[in-house]
Amino acid sequence: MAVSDDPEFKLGSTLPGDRKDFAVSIRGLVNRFGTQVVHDGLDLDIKRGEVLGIVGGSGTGKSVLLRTILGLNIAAEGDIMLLGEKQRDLDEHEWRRVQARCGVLYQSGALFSSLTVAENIEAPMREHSDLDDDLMDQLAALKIQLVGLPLSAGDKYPSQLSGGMKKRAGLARALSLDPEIIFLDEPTAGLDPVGAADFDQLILSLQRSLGVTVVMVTHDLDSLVAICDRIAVLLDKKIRVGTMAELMRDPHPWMQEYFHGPRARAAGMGKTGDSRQEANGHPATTDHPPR
Ligand SMILES: Nc1ncnc2c1ncn2[C@@H]1O[C@H](COP(=O)(O)OP(=O)(O)OP(=O)(O)O)[C@@H](O)[C@H]1O
Repeated sequence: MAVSDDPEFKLGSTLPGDRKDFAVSIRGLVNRFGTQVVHDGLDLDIKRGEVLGIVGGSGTGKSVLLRTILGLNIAAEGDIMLLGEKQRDLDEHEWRRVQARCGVLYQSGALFSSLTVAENIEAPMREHSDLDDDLMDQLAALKIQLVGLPLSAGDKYPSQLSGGMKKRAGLARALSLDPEIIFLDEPTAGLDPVGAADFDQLILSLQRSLGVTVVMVTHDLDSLVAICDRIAVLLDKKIRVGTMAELMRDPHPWMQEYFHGPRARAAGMGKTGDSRQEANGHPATTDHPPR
């Protein structure tokens, strides 16, 4: 019997273990705006050190989920644990300290236009630490190099940067406080195929060298194939999580269309599943076609 015919076939959204050990652990999340219910009893565990891609149709609540995890959107119901800390147990000040352990890269880069790149990177340091100016300058230079920008980019204003450079500068700012987890909202949107592939590799190499957890909302199937350990799919107001190979076996029509449709085949999904698994020691049987 094919796995997809198996009535027992299920994709877990939660994992066994102590919830405090996860980077993110969510139970029973409900988000609604007026009469519109966006999430309805959503559960999700994100392992420390993994790269998790979040996908789903337009309006399924990917951005709302990120905002809720970060405490920027207050859920109607549910229990959210971020880096082992329960949101509802903490006061505003304590929660801000948890937020400071997270880096966020917004789709547009969201840099302050009136500040140079170095000043943008230093802004979170000024807010959350009492480092002296020299040390902040040195740390900003380090982050600039870490994301593959030339040191000279530090003195430039966002308007003087290309789209790809802005993304890298935004990533450098997200790394400002040496976060344990980074949230990326559509990191490769607006980049050309080569720039997007380069950015994927940058994220992957940062994850490997820093051990940071990466949570990435994306519509980019190539990114999913190239760098994600697991994928979370927002569907029917809940979430299904698995490796690419597991999700490809999910019989739900949306999953079949998404993971077996023409765009998926173009991204090399149809043949196998998991190129990232190759990096984790499992054999991969796919090539990476150009975007
Ligand atoms: N502050 C808000 N007030 C009212 N409705 C909201 C608010 N924020 C989000 N929504 C609604 O919640 C739904 C989910 O929005 P969200 O931006 O999370 O979707 P998404 O999955 O990120 O979509 P896309 O892929 O198109 O960016 C949408 O219908 C949106 O209009």
